[in-house]
Amino acid sequence: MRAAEQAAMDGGVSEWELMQRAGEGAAQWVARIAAGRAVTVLCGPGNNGGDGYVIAESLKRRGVEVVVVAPREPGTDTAKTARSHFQGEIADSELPSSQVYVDCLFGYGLSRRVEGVFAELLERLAAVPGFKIAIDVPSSVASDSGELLGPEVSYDLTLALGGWKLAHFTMPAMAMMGVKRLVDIGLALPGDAPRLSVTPSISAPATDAHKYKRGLLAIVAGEMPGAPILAAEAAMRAGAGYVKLASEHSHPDAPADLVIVDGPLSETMADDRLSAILVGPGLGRGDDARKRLQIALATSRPAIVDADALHLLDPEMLGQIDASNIAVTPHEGELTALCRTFGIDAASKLERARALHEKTGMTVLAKGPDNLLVGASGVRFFPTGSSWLSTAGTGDVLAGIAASRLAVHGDLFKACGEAVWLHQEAAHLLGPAFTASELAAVVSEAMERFL
Ligand SMILES: NC(=O)C1=CN([C@@H]2O[C@H](COP(=O)(O)OP(=O)(O)OC[C@H]3O[C@@H](n4cnc5c(N)ncnc54)[C@H](OP(=O)(O)O)[C@@H]3O)[C@@H](O)[C@H]2O)[C@@H](O)CC1
Ligand SMILES: [K+]
Repeated sequence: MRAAEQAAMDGGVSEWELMQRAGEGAAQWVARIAAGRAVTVLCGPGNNGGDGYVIAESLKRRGVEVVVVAPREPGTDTAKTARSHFQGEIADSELPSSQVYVDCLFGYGLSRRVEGVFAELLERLAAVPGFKIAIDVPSSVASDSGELLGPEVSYDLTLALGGWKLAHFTMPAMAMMGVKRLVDIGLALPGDAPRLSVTPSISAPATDAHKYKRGLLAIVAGEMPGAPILAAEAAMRAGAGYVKLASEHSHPDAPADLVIVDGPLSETMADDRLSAILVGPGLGRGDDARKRLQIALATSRPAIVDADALHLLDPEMLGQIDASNIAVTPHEGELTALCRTFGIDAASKLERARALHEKTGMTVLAKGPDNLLVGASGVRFFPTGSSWLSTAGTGDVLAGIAASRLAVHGDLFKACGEAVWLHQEAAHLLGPAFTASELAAVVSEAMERFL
């Protein structure tokens, strides 16, 4: 953001002009939401506070009753200019009772824990009823990491100025933000900046399609039979023409349309019609599991590696194969384990996922409420999905979808992105408290949204 703002200023747009665009753009939202009700604007000492004075003055011009609370005088030149244009009432620390609150204490300049008078104000804001709007980011979150540096306030709306910050799609910050909207202030973001994933577009099979052309996916099963079946149920509904389960177990409950191959894994993997592989769900972590993983990866087919397999991957194993053919789909704990194995010592989820991609060449889908994809096409965040996905087995479903999409087109980055969207849409269709097999069962219905 700082680079984009600097580029705009180098191009002749002053910081004051940018602040006016930001403040006016935000004030339009606030005025509509206030709809005649009184508004309190909390202004901090930096340019986030400056935005607050612009918002307050704009609201006043529109006839809205507005009070500014500012515990400190503005410290930057541009915020001082904004302050000098505001003609209304300013209180120094008492939070008046109001129906709409606009929080402009700190934006991306927050550099340490919020304490003293600012922390007290945020605690009071957390406790009062009313509609709460965070300007740019909630004032107690670090915009680059999503870390919480002060009192937790639950906002109804967060207005990002000029571009999304990492915190908008990273836990724990994103959970506080309510609805998120972007206010355009005419900035051009650099091409390699992390981006929000755009809704994918999925094609129906071509007219001359047959099962192999649509993609043959092999799922490598292991010690625990349930998880790979769940992944297969999802994969069969996510586009692949043919899903095979390579397993040495009997699966009396497997669906009749799932082909189970019980011969030696190396023979199953030798099929040159294989388009993609999924390995990990239910694999186990013993010597046999390790051997099966090695055989699967030795095929050099594009692969989704998940669950148990993430605890078996190591630099030696990756050294023998082309790791750019692999996407890993770790949750928080698995990402930590991978970072330990590959000697990565980074703090935030983004830094860890990025370092893992850079060090190994693997595509990394760091899943969770704040899904994050890092790979050949850069970094993607995803809109917030259903929190009901936090149930056992949904990770196997996600892996099955990703592997199925991979079998269709062979693009790891695209397959992982599509999988997140399909998974969330399937959850959305089910509403509350579903099971993982119910989730797998509606993946084809979810696909309808993206065709
Ligand atoms: N630049 C642009 O073109 C545009 C920027 N825009 C807006 O500017 C925002 C960024 O503004 P910013 O960089 O001035 O930082 P901001 O978030 O207001 O806070 C920094 C101030 O707080 C202080 N401070 C920090 N931590 C503290 C703490 N824990 N407890 C107490 N004090 C603390 C710090 O002072 P310090 O004591 O560290 O010297 C400094 O005074 C951005 O989010 C967007 O809203 C838009 O107008 C569009 C155009
Ligand atoms: K803020």
